[in-house]
Amino acid sequence: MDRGRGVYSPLFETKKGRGRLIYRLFSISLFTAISFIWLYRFNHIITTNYTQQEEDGGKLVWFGMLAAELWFGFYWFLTQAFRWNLVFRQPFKDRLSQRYEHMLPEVDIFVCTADPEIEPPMMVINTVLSVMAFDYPSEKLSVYLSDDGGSEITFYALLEAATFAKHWLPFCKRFKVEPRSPAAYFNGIKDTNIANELVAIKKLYNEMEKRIEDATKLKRVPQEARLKHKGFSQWDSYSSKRDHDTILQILLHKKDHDNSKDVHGFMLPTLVYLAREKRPQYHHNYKAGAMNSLLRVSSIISNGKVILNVDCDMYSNNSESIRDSLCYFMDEEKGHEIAFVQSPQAFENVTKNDLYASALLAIAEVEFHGADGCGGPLYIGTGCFHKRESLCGMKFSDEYRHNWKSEDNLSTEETLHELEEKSKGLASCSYEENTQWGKEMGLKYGCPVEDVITGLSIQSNGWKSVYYNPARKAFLGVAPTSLLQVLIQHKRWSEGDFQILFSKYSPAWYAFGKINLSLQMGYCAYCLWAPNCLATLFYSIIPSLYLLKGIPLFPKVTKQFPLNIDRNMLFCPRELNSVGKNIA
Ligand SMILES: O=c1ccn([C@@H]2O[C@H](COP(=O)(O)OP(=O)(O)O[C@H]3O[C@H](CO)[C@@H](O)[C@H](O)[C@H]3O)[C@@H](O)[C@H]2O)c(=O)[nH]1
Ligand SMILES: [Mn+2]
Repeated sequence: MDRGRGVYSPLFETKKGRGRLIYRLFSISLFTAISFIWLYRFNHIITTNYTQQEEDGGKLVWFGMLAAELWFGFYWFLTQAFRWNLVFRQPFKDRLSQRYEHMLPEVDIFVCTADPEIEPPMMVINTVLSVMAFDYPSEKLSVYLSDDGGSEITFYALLEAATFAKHWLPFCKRFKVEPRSPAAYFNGIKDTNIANELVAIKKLYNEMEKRIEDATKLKRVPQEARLKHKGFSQWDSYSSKRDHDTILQILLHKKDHDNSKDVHGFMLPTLVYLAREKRPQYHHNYKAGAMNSLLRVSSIISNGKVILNVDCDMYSNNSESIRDSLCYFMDEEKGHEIAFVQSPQAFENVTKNDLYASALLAIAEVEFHGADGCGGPLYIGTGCFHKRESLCGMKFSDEYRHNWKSEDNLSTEETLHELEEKSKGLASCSYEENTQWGKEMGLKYGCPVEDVITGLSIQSNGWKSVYYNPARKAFLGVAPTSLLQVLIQHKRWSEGDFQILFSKYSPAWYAFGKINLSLQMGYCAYCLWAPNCLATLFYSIIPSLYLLKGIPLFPKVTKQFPLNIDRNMLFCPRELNSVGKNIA
């Protein structure tokens, strides 16, 4: 196929952020101010004649202040990488449909869940239903639920969802429903002219909800359901969440066409339940382990060329997101170099005051656009579309061109049962022994933020990524709401990012020469988030204590210090975030 721009108009455009010049001037002025602070501190240390009494603590504290200010200045400098050059993307779905509607690729969707108590089965299946109902040819869509909790209740809920999907998907498509998570849709509905149909579908949903909630409360699957579906027998050999065989059930599949059609006789997406094998003597590697099992299992069931990964608490809020992301992947000129398309983590439960800044606004609305301008955003684990090849470890080469034509190398002879049995082997604990899985292939092991380190290694393999952040968010999730939850999450993220700095894939050295210097700097800023707390603690505690003792550590604004700048504002990254956001 001819890839020249002369032949095709692009499938997406990239625009530079407005107000760049103003931001850059602002940033330079800030740097000048920071330099003055350094100068003042140096000057004071060199020129002051300390008396013995002052030397006991006074000199030391000035050195401490200097160290903190040098650190803040350096850290601030790193953060500028993701503020300097913001870009905004716009896909053209109509062009995609015109050119490629008949050769759209297969897409595999991985939904991860791990604990039926923290992640209620009703929430999980709402996410599953929302992604099954994407505006995309159903025969090209496969949805996999990975259940690291190995819970019978979650399996039961998924069975119920498979039945409900037979009504829900045609309903969504007929009335162009948005969003397609039933719970979110029913919650947000106001006036409607489809009253009868709505009442009918809502009734089905409520009945299903009641059955699932009852089973969740009783922690027991109804006997009737158990007898009806052979899948439950797989729990016969189950000893605990940490010790069981692979449980795999293909619930909907074109090979089982009579059971896999909706109420109007159209084929539904493939739907698979997977609880990979767990044994106490094998490390399960958390979500990374689950994702790698999914990568292998899906490769023989559907082998989608594009993979979407969502956490179970993050439903699809826009039924066209697959098409959006394909505009990036399938663009004739630039598509071949793009490995993943990341959507922001947006949340539906943030309160107005957002006390703990759970909305991550500075990251989503500023920094990731800046990262995109440096070669691509980080992979943040959910709401991300990947090319299977790059996720599986393939290195980018300039000659590489993706063949989007479906070359179906999946076995057509096998029965569904044979396919299930074969797939189970791929999700066994021992499968990865002496292989590159978790190292060079798939998601990386050994890091609490498996997503960030995996994204970095993909970018170091030569690939680019894209950040797509439209006004209507592609996915909506649940943000932590209590202080404890926020602290746990931030501890994990900051620890994980810090670990990356010293890992094999450190952005400081491994990535050198492989990714843009500015992208490297941006990664380093995230990786240094944890140690930043030391300087912050020092800076926020010591000056106040010294003030109480009557010893000033800052110049008097009018006399010695030439600029009237609030120093706390200078060194407070959050303030900068909001300034940056306003300017962007
Ligand atoms: O052994 C495990 C542990 C977790 N999960 C799933 O992984 C996802 C993320 O875990 P969670 O505990 O919710 O972590 P968060 O801090 O909310 O997750 C963010 O941060 C993680 C690490 O950076 C990313 O993997 C996530 O995608 C991102 O949403 C959830 O769907 C879990 O069900 C598993 O499948 N298996
Ligand atoms: Mn989560």
